Amino acid sequence: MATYSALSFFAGIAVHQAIFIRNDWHLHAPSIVLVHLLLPLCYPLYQAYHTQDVDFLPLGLQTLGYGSAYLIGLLCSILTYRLFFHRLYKFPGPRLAAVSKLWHVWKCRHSLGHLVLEEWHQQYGPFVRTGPNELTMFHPGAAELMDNPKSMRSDWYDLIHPRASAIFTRSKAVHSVRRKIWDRALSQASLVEYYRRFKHQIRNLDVCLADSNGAPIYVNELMYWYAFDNMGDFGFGADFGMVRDQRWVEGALMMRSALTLLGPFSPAIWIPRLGFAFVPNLGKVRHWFKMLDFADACTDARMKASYPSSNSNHKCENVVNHSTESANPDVSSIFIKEFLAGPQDQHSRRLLSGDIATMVVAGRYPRSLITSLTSLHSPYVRLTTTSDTTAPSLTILLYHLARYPEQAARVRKELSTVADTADARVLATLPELQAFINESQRLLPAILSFGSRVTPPEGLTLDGTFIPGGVKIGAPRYSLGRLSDAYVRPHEFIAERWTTRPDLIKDKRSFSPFATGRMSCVGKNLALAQLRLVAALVLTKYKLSFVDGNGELVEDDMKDQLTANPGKLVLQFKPLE
Ligand code: HEM
Repeated sequence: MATYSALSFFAGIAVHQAIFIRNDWHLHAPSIVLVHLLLPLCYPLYQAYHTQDVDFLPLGLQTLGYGSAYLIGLLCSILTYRLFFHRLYKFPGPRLAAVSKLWHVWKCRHSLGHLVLEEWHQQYGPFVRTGPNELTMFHPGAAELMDNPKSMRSDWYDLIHPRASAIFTRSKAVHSVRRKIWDRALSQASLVEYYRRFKHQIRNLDVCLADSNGAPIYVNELMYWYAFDNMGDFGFGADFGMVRDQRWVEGALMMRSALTLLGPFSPAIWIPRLGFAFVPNLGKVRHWFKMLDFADACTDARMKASYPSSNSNHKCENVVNHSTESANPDVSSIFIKEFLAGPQDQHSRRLLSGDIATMVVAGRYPRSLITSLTSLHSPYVRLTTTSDTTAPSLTILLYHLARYPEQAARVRKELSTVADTADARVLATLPELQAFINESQRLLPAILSFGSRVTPPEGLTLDGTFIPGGVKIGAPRYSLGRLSDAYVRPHEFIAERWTTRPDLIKDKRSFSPFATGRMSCVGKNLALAQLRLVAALVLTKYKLSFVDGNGELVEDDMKDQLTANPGKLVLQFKPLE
């Protein structure tokens, strides 16, 4: 018995040293769990087969003993390696975080990941070991290092594997091909057309604000509707009129619920993957899959609308009605054309679905698609990613406009010189407006902490600190926006730092709301256009005021759930004299 226990213990060490210490294992998490649950059964089964009159109780206890010895060996080896021999062992950070990502997950249980990281920054300095093989950088040059062409995407981007999209792939080749399609879909010529459509959407918002007659408006909600409508327009060539009808849809709420999973679990992506594999029908995991179903059906619906004879996998005839078809190009039509021109195999289909889903979630769902989808029980699942980035950015911007009226007045003055404040191209040339948006994104970015890369094998150096190769790195925008090494009076909202007071910015590299380089945000121009249009409308026509206090809840209740989910904002929009 003792010999077998010792053998089991050493087997645990051997498995760690020979297998788990190498490579990434997140994609195999479900199989690893299964093997570890099933393998111990082999021993009692073997004994039962070879022995007559087996007494199962002692045999079971014996098996449990060997299994425990194996696990103790495995854990001892993991602990010793991570604490004393890992290439990051000299970096400061919480000891428990160095031992396991579970500590980080636990700390993020209230979806306040951005504050957890900021607390660690204050405690441990600019380079913090936030995981066994993870370093989080709080340094003005960190964003640039992340976007270094040598850095690779981390395991996080396998979240939806085997499905993929421009953002959800670690393969440079796949990314490059998908990125080219995105670039085509959002070319300068297409942007002119999308900006023309934005004029229509901003008119709807104006009507909605005017109709409120100065009554309190739940801004978070309205901005989600507005972002939906815009996405419906440039994404699907459809007018879904959510602002006009002032109505939520079930699918959108489902998505919000599904994304909350990522608040606590984003630091350890193998946990959601275990959930997807073992408990797909449980609570929010089920919502996650419904969200994926929706993304698939969106793809099919759009395809069916433009190409009725296409061979679509889903029953989607009713998802898009004829009124949603458009003669004008839209983002999804470019992706669908690309798909139909190719082999139309499972791989291409997964890519199509992944990229359209990215776009849908970036701007939220079109209503008519969602309402139809609630009755659509597709057996397929796909993944949606990026996020609802535009809507929270709009809410945060309105919060800042109401909170800092003197600085907003400067933008208003600048806007008074503009003939057409619904022309996104003209708005893009206004420095005061851009400065206000920059300052808003600096202090409360839509992506608070998400984004990670892996250093190349030769490692990388930042300001004299060498980061070894093969290490996962992160640079949370929430903290980078508040670095005293990068900004003077970093916690104050001072829009002039982007215009007349450049001395208030010590290091511009710290500001990167859309990232830079080959993996930067492809929707940046569209997103900025929406922010500028809303600010211009509100400032030229309305006086903003809080109903209670100063809107502190926006920041105090903000959640970090892949994207920022701001706390409740209620404002009154009274027509200017
Ligand atoms: C204020 C709104 C937005 C913000 C702050 C934002 C920010 C970002 C950031 C930081 C990334 C890089 C993520 C990474 O590190 O992996 C990114 C990627 C991406 N974004 Fe956005 N985004 C916004 C709106 C949009 C919109 C409206 C769209 C779609 C039209 C979009 C589509 C994408 C895509 C496809 C990628 C992946 C690009 C690639 O991998 O080549 N984004 N975004």
